[in-house]
Amino acid sequence: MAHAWGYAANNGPDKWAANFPIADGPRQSPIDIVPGGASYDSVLKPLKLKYDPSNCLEILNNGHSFQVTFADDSDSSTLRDGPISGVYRLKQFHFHWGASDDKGSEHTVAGTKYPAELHLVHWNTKYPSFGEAASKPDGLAVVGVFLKIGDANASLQKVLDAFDDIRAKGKQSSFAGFDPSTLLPGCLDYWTYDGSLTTPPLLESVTWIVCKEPISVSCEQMAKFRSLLFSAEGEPECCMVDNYRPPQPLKGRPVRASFQ
Ligand SMILES: NS(=O)(=O)c1ccc(C(=O)N2CCN(Cc3ccccc3)C2)cc1
Ligand SMILES: [Zn+2]
Repeated sequence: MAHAWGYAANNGPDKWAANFPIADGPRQSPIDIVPGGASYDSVLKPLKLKYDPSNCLEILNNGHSFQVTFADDSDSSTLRDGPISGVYRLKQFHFHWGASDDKGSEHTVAGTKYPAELHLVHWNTKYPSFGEAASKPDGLAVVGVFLKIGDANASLQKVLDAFDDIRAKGKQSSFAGFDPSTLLPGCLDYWTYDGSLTTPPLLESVTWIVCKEPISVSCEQMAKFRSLLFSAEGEPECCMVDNYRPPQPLKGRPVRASFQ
């Protein structure tokens, strides 16, 4: 691919298969979640999320999204139970969003798109690192949370207030003491299925855990998301919007629900 991957017409999701053939694989993400097609599974446990704000390190613009990165050298910020076995450590969280409020999420619910989607990325501690885990079928677990237009979200605002330092690709700044559990909805009912990273290398290593209940975001806060740039300093400015992959074929995969 002449350009590195991205979300533009010449390097976006429809072009990724050329360099990443797994894009047409059997367990790709995201998907359209059809509630009527999901089966309640009483074996599924409640999610057990334990996050330590002192693990929060920095916020960075990686040219595809922004991410908040966590120290993952101990089990102090973890995901347990839910559909997974063992202990998964929080590595980072990031978002995907649209150019307008009618699109932006990666997963959809019966065809409904949300204006944005939060991803909390965890890796299985049965492997030595994120990099090792990322290539294993049970290596990663990502908790997805939809954002819905409504009241301003005070917790999210703490993240948005850091944007002035990371407007361009490659910019990063320290970001300490943030508790990502403040971004979770009150109800942790979820859908779960076996999937993949939604960005290249699209590795089929993710147990997806998508919360049914969205969190709120105001229109003004969505405008702040759209103030970030795909472009680096000194390059023509390109607003960071529509950084989402559309739903992929389910290919017979079961989608389970933790709720009736
Ligand atoms: N949208 S998503 O939640 O599916 C998601 C997207 C990206 C990532 C992520 O941290 N990386 C993707 C690959 N990248 C580089 C990499 C590093 C080690 C091994 C292999 C590759 C890191 C995690 C989750
Ligand atoms: Zn993501």
